Amino acid sequence: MTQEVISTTKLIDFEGVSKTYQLGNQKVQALKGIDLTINSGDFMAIAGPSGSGKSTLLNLLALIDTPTNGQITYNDIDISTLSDNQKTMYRNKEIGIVFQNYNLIPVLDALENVAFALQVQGIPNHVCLSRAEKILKEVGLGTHLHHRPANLSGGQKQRVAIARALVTNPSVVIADEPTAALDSKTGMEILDLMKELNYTKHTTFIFSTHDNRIINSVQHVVQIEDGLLINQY
Ligand SMILES: Nc1ncnc2c1ncn2[C@@H]1O[C@H](COP(=O)(O)OP(=O)(O)OP(=O)(O)O)[C@@H](O)[C@H]1O
Repeated sequence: MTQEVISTTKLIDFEGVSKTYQLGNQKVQALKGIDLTINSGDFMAIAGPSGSGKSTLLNLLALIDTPTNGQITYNDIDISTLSDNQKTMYRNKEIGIVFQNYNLIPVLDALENVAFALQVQGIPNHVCLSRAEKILKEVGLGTHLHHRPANLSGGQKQRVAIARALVTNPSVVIADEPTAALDSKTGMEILDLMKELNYTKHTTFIFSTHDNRIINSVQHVVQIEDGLLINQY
């Protein structure tokens, strides 16, 4: 059983963050003035009904999208002051992203998929491969290094995706419904794996979920509804 990390240092701050999408000649207000602080080492879920704004919030947290209004700071850096290139560099270095449908490259095996996240940073190939192998062993896939995604189960693919997100040693991992495509037993195993990595590596984990079992076993929950933060505990 892993213990929880007590988080204290402020990592991410949202101040009055709104996001409005333009849909034809209609405006969709997906987020309406979100104030949120996330501490380093946190293990938290963003919960809310379909269409409440969870993915929009995760895309802003992952620096994939920019807010319409408000300020986002990471380690006291105001993200709006960064150029697109600086933002990409910051994201590659500090943020690991886990997608619901894994987003693995089908023609690459598990080792190559994970190593790829380092190769794009220009790190020498032998270093990429040895770091990828180490993290795959840590997520329990030491015997599946040379399996391609088609030859892995859903839970194993998600482990590869988590290894790929962690291999760059980011300060935060952001995951959009990381257990949604998995049966409930495998989903809980993935949750336990993320908890263990949060504890051993002190990586901050932020994920969206609909799953009550997950909501009941995280450190913090942020509930959003209709683009508003309605509760956090
Ligand atoms: N690119 C877009 N263009 C226009 N409207 C969008 C876009 N993306 C999201 N929306 C709208 O913004 C609102 C919030 O969507 P979002 O995907 O963030 O919700 P969600 O809570 O993640 O939903 P789900 O749980 O179903 O994935 C919804 O009304 C959605 O239709």
